[in-house]
Amino acid sequence: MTAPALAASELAKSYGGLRALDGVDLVVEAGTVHCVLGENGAGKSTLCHAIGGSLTPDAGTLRLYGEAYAPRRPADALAAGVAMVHQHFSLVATLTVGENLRLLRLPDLARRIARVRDTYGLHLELDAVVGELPVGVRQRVEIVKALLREPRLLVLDEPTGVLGPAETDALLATCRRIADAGRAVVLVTHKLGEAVRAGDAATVLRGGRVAGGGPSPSCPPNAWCR
Ligand SMILES: Nc1ncnc2c1ncn2[C@@H]1O[C@H](COP(=O)(O)OP(=O)(O)OP(=O)(O)O)[C@@H](O)[C@H]1O
Repeated sequence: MTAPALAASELAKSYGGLRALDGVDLVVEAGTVHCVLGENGAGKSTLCHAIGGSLTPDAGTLRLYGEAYAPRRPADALAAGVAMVHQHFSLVATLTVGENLRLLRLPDLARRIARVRDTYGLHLELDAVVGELPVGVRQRVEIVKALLREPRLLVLDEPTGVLGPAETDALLATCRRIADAGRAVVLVTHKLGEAVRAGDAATVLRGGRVAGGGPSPSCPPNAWCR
């Protein structure tokens, strides 16, 4: 049996007396879109930060493709093949798209950009100034930026929060293509409909705990909640 792309076990993180994550288990299979669902404050972003190395959990373990994975910094996650797209944009607004991508200092950048475009249908205007782009296009640049590193696991923290319906459809289709290319996608959302449309599986968080989940969001949503 192949090891899952990501397996979190008993993850815990408190801020003072508040348990943002309280014993969270999560299994994300390679080649799938796994939705993490929950209302505001459920712990979704905290979980993303733990996966991405921008916070260290108080307890619990992570495994990546079967190997122990304990990122202490975002650079550790990147080195292990985990890319994050957080809610807040990381691009420099005054620079062009191309200049932003060059800041990554990746070898063979032009070839990587062409591969991401051809594989996922993500076209970019490299000469456009980021600050002048609509938010949906900026989001696309963020996703391309993450994909240029050819990650094994891509985590998207509420990427559709800033998008309209057409842009959301495009983003969900992109997630599908990424999964079909054999990578794993964690898609955080608080919209059940998105999870039903886009997810191969879902985990529902409530108050820092897993409140439900299942392998197939096409089953009745209530089946996710135990
Ligand atoms: N740095 C922090 N310091 C103190 N409390 C925090 C911190 N970050 C998050 N929290 C609290 O932890 C809980 C979980 O927050 P988190 O951001 O992980 O939830 P979320 O599900 O991502 O919510 P949202 O959809 O609003 O982003 C919330 O009660 C939040 O107020």
